[in-house]
Amino acid sequence: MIAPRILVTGGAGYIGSHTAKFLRLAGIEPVVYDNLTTGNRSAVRWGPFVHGDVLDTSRLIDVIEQYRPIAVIHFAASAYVGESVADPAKYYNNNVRGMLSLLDACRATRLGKFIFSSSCATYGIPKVLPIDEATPQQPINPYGKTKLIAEHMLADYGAAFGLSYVSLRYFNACGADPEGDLGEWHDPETHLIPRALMAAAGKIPHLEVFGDDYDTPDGTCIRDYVHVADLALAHVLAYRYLENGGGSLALNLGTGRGLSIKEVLRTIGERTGRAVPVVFHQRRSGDPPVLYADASLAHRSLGFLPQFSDLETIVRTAAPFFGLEVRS
Ligand SMILES: O=c1ccn([C@@H]2O[C@H](COP(=O)(O)OP(=O)(O)O[C@H]3OC[C@@H](O)[C@H](O)[C@H]3O)[C@@H](O)[C@H]2O)c(=O)[nH]1
Repeated sequence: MIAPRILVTGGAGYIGSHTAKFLRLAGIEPVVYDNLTTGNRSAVRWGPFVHGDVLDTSRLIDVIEQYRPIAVIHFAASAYVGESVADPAKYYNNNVRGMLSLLDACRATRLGKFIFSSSCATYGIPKVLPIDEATPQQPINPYGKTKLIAEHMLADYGAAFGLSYVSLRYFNACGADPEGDLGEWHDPETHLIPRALMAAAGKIPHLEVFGDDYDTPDGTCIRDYVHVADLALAHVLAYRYLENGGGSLALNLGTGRGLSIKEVLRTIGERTGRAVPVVFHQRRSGDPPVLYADASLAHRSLGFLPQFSDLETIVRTAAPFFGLEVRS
């Protein structure tokens, strides 16, 4: 029997490649469609690869007609908050026009199931914590705005053309494949945990900590760090949910637990035996002080329950990619 296929745009990227592996493990063939501007060809190992851009609607239509996927998972996007402030055109182009192009391709080919990579950045600075899906979405940077616009586009196309969808709002993705097949490769790398590991490994002189004067218990920002393998599995669960006739939804994917930067650095130091060299800097503009999810809706509707998102597992799986050994 031929395995069912899912089109995975951006499947050569960090969360996309992990998801492709989990799809394969679930008996689904991921057809990766990626322009390789930020993705890695070597991360495409679980199904066919098509080199293409999401802005190219006719090519998307050809690929969908060729492979006949039963659903699409859309990761392909630009995802640096700071860059989105400096170069909003890139974000409106890739994330909004890209979404429009893909939705038009789905409409033309009657591809009716869609899973979308959204972000906690769509919430901005929440007034109430934890953040549930009813929290007002008031993004404070162009990246978050483009993800929110794309969510609206998906909802409107869904209502008009009978497309069912799940928008997944990730909190802070981190960690690496528990079997060591895939890591986190961003260039440039801006995220806290990989940069802290780079500093611990001596690959950069130190980690800059952006602000220790926040109104939090230790003065540093608090985030909800969720392991990429837990996110990857959530996409498989989201597909199963749609396959079983589930209605369109937007869901938070986090752990419900907030960790401060200092807590993260302490665990990295303990696990690797190398203290992270740190220089305290002023706050980074646009950083909300505290973000953590109420992910109970994802638990109720998909059965989402993080298994890898404790900080020890995050560090243990990510550290080897930076040449660090981890104490058991
Ligand atoms: O070098 C660094 C990097 C980050 N940080 C801090 O660590 C915390 C986490 O920052 P990260 O850059 O890893 O992640 P962010 O919380 O900014 O956003 C992340 O999560 C939401 C996603 O949608 C975004 O794409 C992703 O960037 C912030 O408080 C940030 O200021 C540092 O102190 N130093």
